[in-house]
Amino acid sequence: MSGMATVLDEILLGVREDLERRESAVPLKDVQRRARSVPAALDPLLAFRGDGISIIAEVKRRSPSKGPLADIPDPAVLARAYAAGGASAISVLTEERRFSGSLADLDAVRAAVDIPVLRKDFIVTPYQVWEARAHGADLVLLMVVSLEQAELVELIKLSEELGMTPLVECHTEEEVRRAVAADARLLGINARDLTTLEVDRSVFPRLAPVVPPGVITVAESGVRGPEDVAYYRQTGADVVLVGEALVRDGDPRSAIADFRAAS
Ligand SMILES: O=P(O)(O)OC[C@@H](O)[C@@H](O)c1c[nH]c2ccccc12
Repeated sequence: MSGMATVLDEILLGVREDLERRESAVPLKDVQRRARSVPAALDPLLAFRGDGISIIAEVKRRSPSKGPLADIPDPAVLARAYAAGGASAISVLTEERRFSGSLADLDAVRAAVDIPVLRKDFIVTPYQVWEARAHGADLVLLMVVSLEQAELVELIKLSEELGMTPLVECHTEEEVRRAVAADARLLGINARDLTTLEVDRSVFPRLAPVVPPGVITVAESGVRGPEDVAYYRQTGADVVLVGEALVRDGDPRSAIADFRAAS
């Protein structure tokens, strides 16, 4: 793969360009002022530790692997259906170019529900963590694959200082070790390899034994229905993060209820 730009490399180039544009439009100090004026972040860990599987339901319009998934004219309506179905938290894609997400979607979901909300993006700088808080996020995604260890440690620390819970995403055993070394308390294991976009559901059961007890695990990607939720639960997941299957379902509220009943 040396010399070959992966999908992830291309996404990150676009993310950095968009970030530069926002940073010159809205200086960090303005984002920080707004972050300090919004209500305190909610703690999702209590719900995630409860009996039974917890579901993080995602607002996702499109993806690089599948193209358009759903129109989602009003993310607030979808978010309310997720919450009514019993989701423990809602993930909102804010990456614009490949996922057609936005910070406006995050604002709409934040205003619509009172359960924790995750900013799902390719976060590589402190500015984006401040932005997440300024837009009311309670959790932020940090992907180990796109960060140096020192950056990972710094961004975890900043997220926690702002009262948020970082979801530290891994896809390999080496990444799990780095997440644990950086003191991640909520560790995501993504079935999708973001360099190739391939989904492999056996990644979760392979990596889960490397995660120390006490660290909460989130199985991410590739859930098609209740049987996949049950599979992740049986292999040790505390939480399952579901996007495509929910945004494509005509009745997301009962779909979530079915996912929770399956485990
Ligand atoms: O739509 P799915 O297969 O249910 O996957 C959801 C979620 O795991 C996926 O959107 C995701 C996991 N990690 C990411 C990092 C960036 C963007 C997206 C993601």
